[in-house]
Order: sequence, then C-alpha cells, then structure tokens
Amino acid sequence: MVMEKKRIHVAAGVILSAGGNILLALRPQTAHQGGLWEFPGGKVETGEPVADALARELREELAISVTDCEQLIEVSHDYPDKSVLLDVWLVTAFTGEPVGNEGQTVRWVSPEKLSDYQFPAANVPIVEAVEKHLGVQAL
Ligand SMILES: Nc1nc2c([nH]c(=O)n2[C@H]2C[C@H](O)[C@@H](COP(=O)(O)OP(=O)(O)OP(=O)(O)O)O2)c(=O)[nH]1
Ligand SMILES: [Mg+2]
Repeated sequence: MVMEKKRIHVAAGVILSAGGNILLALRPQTAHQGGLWEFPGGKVETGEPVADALARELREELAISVTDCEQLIEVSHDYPDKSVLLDVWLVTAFTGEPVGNEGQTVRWVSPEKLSDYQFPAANVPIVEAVEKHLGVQAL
C-alpha cells in the first residue's frame, strides 16, 4: 500500500506596499527549499483559521500587523520530501514596517522584477497569479 505523506498547510502573504511593490524574503540555506525567495508565511496550526495563521506568521516573521487581505490562490505541490498546500493571500494593508524578525533577508521588489527571482517550484502558479492580478505584461 502506498501511503500518502501528510500535506502541510501553509499560509503565505503577497504583501503589497502603498507604492505597488511586493515583499520577498529569502529562505535560510538550511531550511526546506532553502536559498530560494518566498512569500512570507508559515504553517497553519491545527484548528487555526487560515487568515489568523497568516496574521500570526507575518507578525512573527516580519513584525507587521495585517489589516486587510484577500485570498489569491491555493496551490497543492508535491516535493520529493514534502507535500504542501499553499494558501496564498494578497495583503493589501498592514501596519508597521516589515523587518527580517528571524534574521532573514527581506526585499521590496517591483512586480515587473518578480520573474528575476528564484522561488520554490510550487510558486510558479503563484507568481503567474500575482502578475495577472497586477497587470504585469510579459516581455
Ligand atoms: N512561506 C512560504 N513557504 C513556501 C513558499 N513556497 C513553498 O514551497 N513553501 C514551502 C516551504 C516549506 O516547506 C513550507 C513553509 O514552511 P515554513 O518554513 O515557512 O514554515 P514556518 O514559517 O511555520 O516555519 P517553522 O516554524 O516550521 O520553521 O512551504 C512560499 O512562497 N512561502
Ligand atoms: Mg515561514
């Protein structure tokens, strides 16, 4: 019998600045999918509403408070070692100035430059959805 691995439920935020830029964070080298850029977020706890998990993770990782968000896309992806369900939200308003609260590098990136960054494989449809939502034209 083939056992399916437990799928890890993750809440992640595409955080938009007032000027229209997007916040990316660099995953630590030693982490799963380390050395690649991510939309900040983390694992949803058992019984926790996803929007609550998003707000908690962004508070922990970036020291910001989410004041407005909307669901963008859900992506299910199987890595060789892990299966994830990424629940991705557009964060359209927040308070505080984001910092790498856990020592991670963070960077504001213009939507047109998103495709210059290396993301985990699961992020391909996410980046497409962000570009479509923001009206980024393919070159
Ligand atoms: N946050 C985030 N995780 C992503 C993205 N793309 C992607 O494949 N992942 C994967 C990597 C991890 O296997 C998982 C997220 O786990 P995480 O390391 O952020 O979880 P966490 O913040 O709760 O961290 P920890 O407490 O377990 O250390 O989802 C993304 O854009 N953002
Ligand atoms: Mg995380």
